[in-house]
Amino acid sequence: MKRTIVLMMDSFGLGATEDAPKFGDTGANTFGSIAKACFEGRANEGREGPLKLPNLAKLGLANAAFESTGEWPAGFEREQAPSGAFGHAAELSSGKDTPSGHWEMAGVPVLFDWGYFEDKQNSFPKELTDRILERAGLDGYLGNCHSSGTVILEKLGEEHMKTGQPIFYTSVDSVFQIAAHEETFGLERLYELCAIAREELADYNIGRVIARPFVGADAKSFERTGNRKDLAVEPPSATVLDKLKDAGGEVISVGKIADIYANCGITKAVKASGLEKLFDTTLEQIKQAGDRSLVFTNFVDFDSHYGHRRDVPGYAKALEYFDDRLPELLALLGPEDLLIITADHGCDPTFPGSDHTREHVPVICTGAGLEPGSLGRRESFADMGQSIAKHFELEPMQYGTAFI
Ligand SMILES: O=P(O)(O)O[C@H]1O[C@H](CO)[C@@H](O)[C@H]1O
Ligand SMILES: [Mn+2]
Ligand SMILES: [Mn+2]
Repeated sequence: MKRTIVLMMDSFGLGATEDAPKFGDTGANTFGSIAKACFEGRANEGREGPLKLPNLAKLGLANAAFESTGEWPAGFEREQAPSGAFGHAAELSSGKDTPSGHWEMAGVPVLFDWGYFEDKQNSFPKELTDRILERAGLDGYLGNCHSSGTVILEKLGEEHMKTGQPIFYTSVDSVFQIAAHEETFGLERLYELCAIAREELADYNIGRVIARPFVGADAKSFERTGNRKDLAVEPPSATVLDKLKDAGGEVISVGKIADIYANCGITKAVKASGLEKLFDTTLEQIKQAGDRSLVFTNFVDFDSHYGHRRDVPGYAKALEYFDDRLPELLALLGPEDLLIITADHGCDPTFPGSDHTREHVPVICTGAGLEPGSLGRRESFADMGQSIAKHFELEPMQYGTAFI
């Protein structure tokens, strides 16, 4: 029985890429910065001491980080007998966003430039927002700026509840985000508004419209819910998910994978929210998955709860939780199964601002007869897609070099 399991640790970068200066991300290092803060006793809320990731380290995570940056993450040393094949991958895609990272990993780098709303204030063209408001029957909106999604709720959430006007905001990513209260505005109404925005953005080349529902009574208690929904455009060509589906295989999405690929190449989508539920659901799906199936999970919390929030102890604790549960997953793998643990971009929680960081991503693999040891630097995340294609004996992808 041949299966592939992909664990996408959203935003878990392994250090700045060569082209990071172009993105203003010189020196960013998600893993390294978290390890350093933990080692120096600066991440002791809800956890303590140096970062402990014994299972990922055994697979070769720290070795891969060393190859990426030339430095050992604080508190980690060389794993002399790694059990996994490990490497680090640079990104070919023009952006450092979630769809680009995911699609490239699946063999389709984004070589065109996305549209962006570059102005930090008055970010959206009036003709665009006018059309959205008119079609949605709304008399106005709030925001119209770059912001962190939690900061903007503190600033504008109460006014939103009073006026009924949705909050439109963006970031350095190619996104149009709409925050609205689940109860006072309504979740379905928010989804409908996002669908309208998705249509109206057709000519703007924007990667995603994101619904950002929240609950709570006031600025102090607002919380975003698991009902976030990403409306992505379709990948520019067939990913390895499409190829596997077309060849009769199963592609099982856990969490927001289906959204990120705009449902292309997905045969089953299982929703789950929170690290624990995402992990539980992944294990359940692996237990049920048959021959020629891909179980693909996005662990979004690393990014949305900790990376963007610049929450170092939170990120460290989440990593330790993930690591702690890995043996349960490893125990479910058969001899022909391939496990890939990777990320889609960085989001160094010690870096200025609240945006993603251009970094190498880990390529940590085991199974499918892979020899333990270094896979070195990979020129593209697409090497993973190419390897998955080879594993399932599909037609080769246009991009990427297989490592199996
Ligand atoms: O700050 P929040 O709302 O989490 O938004 C972040 O999440 C979006 C999608 O990853 C990015 O564009 C970034 O703005
Ligand atoms: Mn992401
Ligand atoms: Mn993000």
